[in-house]
Amino acid sequence: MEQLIRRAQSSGSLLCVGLDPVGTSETEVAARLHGVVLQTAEFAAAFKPNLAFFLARPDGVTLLQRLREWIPADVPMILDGKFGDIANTADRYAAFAYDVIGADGVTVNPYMGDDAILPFARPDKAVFVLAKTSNKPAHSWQDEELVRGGTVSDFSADVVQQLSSEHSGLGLVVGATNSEALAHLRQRCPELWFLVPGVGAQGGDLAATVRAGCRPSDGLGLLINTSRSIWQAVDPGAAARDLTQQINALRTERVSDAV
Ligand SMILES: O=c1ccn([C@@H]2O[C@H](COP(=O)(O)O)[C@@H](O)[C@H]2O)c(=O)[nH]1
Repeated sequence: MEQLIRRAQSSGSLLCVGLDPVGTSETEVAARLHGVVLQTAEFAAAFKPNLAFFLARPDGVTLLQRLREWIPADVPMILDGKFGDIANTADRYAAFAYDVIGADGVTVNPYMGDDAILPFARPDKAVFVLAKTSNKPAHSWQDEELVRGGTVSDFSADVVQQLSSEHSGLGLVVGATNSEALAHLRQRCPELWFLVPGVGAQGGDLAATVRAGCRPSDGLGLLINTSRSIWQAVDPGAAARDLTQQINALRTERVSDAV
């Protein structure tokens, strides 16, 4: 998380460039992937490859390892695997993500409990735990009210908040498609970093996202991901630059409103 904060500050960006490579030819996909990294790196607070898009290719693991080499060392790479299994299996997923691929962070599905999360917690790694996801049907599970009070997504956020007093580097995944839920979780967890997918192809409102999720104290705390709208752009560098500028204008407003 410290690496992420340093990078967000040095790049002046909260943009997370999502990498969900599609295409039929392995050579062309690798070249496009490399090109997107080269063109967007200066605007990227982080990159987020989604594991599924690599596993679906014949040499996906090798491509992920090459990707880590293409991404500049000071830019964190978050492997979006939504891992979630019992502790000894989670430990193997962590070894894959960190030691085999060289990822600096991961996403984790907390459904199985704390032992699905904690094997990923290492002092120098970021772990983003699903709290409120961006997909439309998410509400039918995550908005369920619990007997103890609060919703399932509140529970996930509370557990992560509690665990973060003992384990560094924990954050939440909160979608950009429901800015009320984002504002609610920001109030509940004022300091945690949120990885926020859903801007772009999924229609999340960028301005509402920054207003709801950015920490007013320092203008940080959010990593705003977009994948298809950069991958499919004619000029990925220009798309990343434009988004970064829009995010920065909005977060400046957010911080000055709070003063
Ligand atoms: O709640 C979530 C969690 C993860 N994702 C992932 O983020 C990207 C979004 O891609 P777009 O093309 O910008 O829609 C993708 O890898 C998802 O699996 C998410 O969308 N929502």
